[in-house]
Amino acid sequence: MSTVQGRLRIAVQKSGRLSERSLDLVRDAGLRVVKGNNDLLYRVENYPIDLLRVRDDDIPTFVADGVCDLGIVGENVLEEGRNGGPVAEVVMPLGFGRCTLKIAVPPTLAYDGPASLEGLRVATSYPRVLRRYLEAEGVQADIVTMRGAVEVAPRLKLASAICDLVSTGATLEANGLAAKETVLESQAVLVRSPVAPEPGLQPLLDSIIERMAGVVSSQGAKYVMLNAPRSALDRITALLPGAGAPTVIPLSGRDDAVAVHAVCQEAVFWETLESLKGAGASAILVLPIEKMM
Ligand SMILES: Nc1ncnc2c1ncn2[C@@H]1O[C@H](COP(=O)(O)OP(=O)(O)OP(=O)(O)O)[C@@H](O)[C@H]1O
Ligand SMILES: O=P(O)(O)OC[C@H]1O[C@H](OP(=O)(O)OP(=O)(O)O)[C@H](O)[C@@H]1O
Ligand SMILES: [Mg+2]
Repeated sequence: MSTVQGRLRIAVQKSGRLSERSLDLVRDAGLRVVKGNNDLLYRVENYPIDLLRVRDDDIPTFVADGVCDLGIVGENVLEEGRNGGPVAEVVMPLGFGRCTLKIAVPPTLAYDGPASLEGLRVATSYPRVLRRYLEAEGVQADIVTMRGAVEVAPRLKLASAICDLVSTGATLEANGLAAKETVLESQAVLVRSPVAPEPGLQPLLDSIIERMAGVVSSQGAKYVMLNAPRSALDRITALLPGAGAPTVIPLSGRDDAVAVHAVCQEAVFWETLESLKGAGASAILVLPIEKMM
């Protein structure tokens, strides 16, 4: 019952920090998304797939229950959704939506580790994750659940400390709070349902997952081509960031030099090119990779 009328469903955030990147991933995996009149459901025109556009908080349940076969959601939301029931299984991290759930305190609180929170009130939108963290630290504190604007809680004397998402730290700074503990590192993940799709749709599901894995692993990857003196080949190969064994090709009419082609999994910076040049490389080309499998 994971699909209705023989279609796969992918749950994505309707509107928020993950929406655009989630749609990009779906499109990069070759799914042509058509926005119809129905705001809740986008159709994919070239495969029997629908995108269900919902609040991110609902995605773990939809996927765990088999209402959707796949979902894209932050690990923070997935962890908060754990309630002992069926769980959406993490397929892979997606490399975007990175943030950290942190405990932060105002300067008026003398803080010396999690034990300082004993007996205090801590405001958060992630009560379950925080509860587990405090339990693991052996700290008893009152948790005040807030849907948003958690950072104002200390100023309003609603709580002595907060536990909220941080990425740049600008919001904490604007509210005069200092981050103290990391409760959870998070990024967007692809999740799949423990409920199997209709038998006929399993190959499509597998192929979408494989394509998405290809999209994620090609992100930031570059194809580097250069010419190298044979004598400097080892040194130059060692300078290529995140490259496996490169392809070495003879250059016609030149015994002393070869062409080197390599897929670099890590960012190729100008500094890397300068080092390569310094080691004797020439005609260096860095090309984007569109697809990888
Ligand atoms: N400051 C941030 N930087 C980077 N990623 C973030 C940041 N804040 C949140 N995220 C990630 O993006 C996800 C979605 O954030 P958003 O603020 O859009 O959620 P929301 O307001 O709960 O949306 P919804 O209306 O879908 O419930 C978060 O659950 C988290 O994984
Ligand atoms: O460290 P920063 O870069 O400042 O980001 C942190 C802020 O981002 C998130 O809120 P968001 O902006 O998504 O608003 P919301 O709380 O209304 O969801 C989070 O709840 C913090 O308030
Ligand atoms: Mg939400």
